[in-house]
Amino acid sequence: MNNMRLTERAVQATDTKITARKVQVHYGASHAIKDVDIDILDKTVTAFIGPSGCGKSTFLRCLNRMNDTIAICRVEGAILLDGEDIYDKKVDPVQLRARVGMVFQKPNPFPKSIYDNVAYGPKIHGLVRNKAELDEVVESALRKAALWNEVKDRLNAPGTGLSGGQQQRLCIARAVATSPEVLLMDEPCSALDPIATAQVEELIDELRANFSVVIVTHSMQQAARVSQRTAFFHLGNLVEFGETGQIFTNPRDPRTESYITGRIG
Ligand SMILES: Nc1ncnc2c1ncn2[C@@H]1O[C@H](COP(=O)(O)OP(=O)(O)OP(=O)(O)O)[C@@H](O)[C@H]1O
Repeated sequence: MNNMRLTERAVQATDTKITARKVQVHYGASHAIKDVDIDILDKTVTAFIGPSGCGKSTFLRCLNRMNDTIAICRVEGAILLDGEDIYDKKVDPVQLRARVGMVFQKPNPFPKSIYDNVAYGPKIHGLVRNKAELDEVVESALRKAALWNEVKDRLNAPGTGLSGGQQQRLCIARAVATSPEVLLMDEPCSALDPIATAQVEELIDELRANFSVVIVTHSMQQAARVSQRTAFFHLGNLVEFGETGQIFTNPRDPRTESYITGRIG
């Protein structure tokens, strides 16, 4: 009995949000992800780094089944969210994506008002009962995305009329409006200038209080600034995964060292 309690405590203490085991991804005959095992922690920013084409985005998209939309893509292995298999037949991918939200490289607001961009998810998922509740959810999401003060007086203006950095924060607000548990970000700053990048990076650090965040980035400086854990991918393999400080100062694998010192990639 005591042993069982200890085991339960140990599992909680690690606070794993997503567990992936033996994940393989093929695009037709091409093997893009090879036997990847990883534990993604809650309330932590995990960065995926590695040279172009190593499979970072492909693996990220496995975590909310975005690869389902690519006909030639085949995902094998196990991916568990809070211990439940996200590829189980019972799981509705649309519901899953409300729990595991995604922010893309290029800001992609809907051609709708700022308010409607954020209100869309809570409405279609039936998360609110009336307009007052919807107003609250929209305000809270825009506050979490550090955008409220800049847009509160023009909520009915089109989202596409905002600056690039504001549009990306609007997309982050849209993703957090469904109260996800995990936020996946695929190079969220690559279309932004340095000031907007700094704002989004600061925001990512704040989001960590409430969410598990996974970010794909080409910038090692960005990974070092925003993440607590870093995964280095190379040719479809997860070569090394650990504390960000350790990966950047004391990598264990020569391939990681070559990448961070600029010799590959
Ligand atoms: N839709 C697709 N159809 C076929 N092959 C694909 C598709 N998407 C990715 N691939 C292939 O899978 C491999 C991994 O690509 P992926 O985009 O995941 O890498 P990445 O590390 O995110 O690259 P980058 O840093 O350049 O964005 C590459 O060989 C790529 O050509």
